[in-house]
Amino acid sequence: MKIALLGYGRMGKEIEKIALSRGHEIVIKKDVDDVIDITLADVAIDFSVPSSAYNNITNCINNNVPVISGTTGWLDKYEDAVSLCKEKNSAFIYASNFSLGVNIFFELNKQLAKMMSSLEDYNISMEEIHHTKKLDAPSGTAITLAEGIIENSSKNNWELDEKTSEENIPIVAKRIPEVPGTHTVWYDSEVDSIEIKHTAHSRKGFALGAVVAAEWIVGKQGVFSMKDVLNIG
Ligand SMILES: NC(=O)C1=CN([C@@H]2O[C@H](COP(=O)(O)OP(=O)(O)OC[C@H]3O[C@@H](n4cnc5c(N)ncnc54)[C@H](OP(=O)(O)O)[C@@H]3O)[C@@H](O)[C@H]2O)C=CC1
Ligand SMILES: O=C(O)C1=N[C@H](C(=O)O)C[C@H](O)C1
Repeated sequence: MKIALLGYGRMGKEIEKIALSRGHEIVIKKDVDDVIDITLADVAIDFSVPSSAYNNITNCINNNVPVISGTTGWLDKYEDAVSLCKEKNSAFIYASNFSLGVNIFFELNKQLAKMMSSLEDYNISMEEIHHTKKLDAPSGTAITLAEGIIENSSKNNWELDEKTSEENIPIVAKRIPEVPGTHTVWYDSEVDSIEIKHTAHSRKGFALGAVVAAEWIVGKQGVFSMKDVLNIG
């Protein structure tokens, strides 16, 4: 497969290694807002910055090049990208986290939220820890986890740092050098605590998931998720 890397930073470089090891070719590496001929690629993988993700994605959709995006922090425009993809009969996947482990963790989190939803003695809270270069907070993964809880409980929203309402899920975002990504959900009562936690040991799992998604999407039309790719949940 001919792959365009839209964003050639930490993730772009990790994806390149995995893509080459699986026999793919990198035909475009884009790191700035310059003009590229995206039609040279069979598929594009966007791990860029929040301010450029939407333009990268819509350029692919408008040119019927299937696109995988892992960039976080741009989701106010997600529904616009979905509408455009449907209008153009193109193909698109966004995932806040491409690793197999986190996608299993997402399902576990929803099941646990369902089980805890009627137990009023437990208070829920979340924490995400990432490296100090991360631009957005809370992480996209933490937002997906919070959305999974909201769907399956009486919670209404999430909030960063301070808990101002019983109906909200507080998320603490910590930044520590070199941490690839750690997410924890706690349920605390006076007598005990339940904790589920995912710890990424490196970026390899994210990168492998993105390449697997790129291999899967070629030849398809529509808007998909990692649940479709991994056939879980
Ligand atoms: N979904 C997932 O599984 C994961 C998602 N992420 C997300 O992926 C994104 C990238 O992470 P990471 O690789 O660590 O970040 P980096 O900062 O290392 O890489 C981002 C790259 O995008 C480049 N860039 C800037 N403008 C553009 C543009 N217009 N078009 C294309 N590229 C551009 C930057 O260049 P320059 O430095 O010159 O500005 C930089 O090289 C983040 O949003 C992060 O949260 C990260 C890991 C996993
Ligand atoms: O910026 C990162 O590094 C990561 N970003 C994603 C997120 O915001 O959840 C995924 C992963 O946790 C690493």
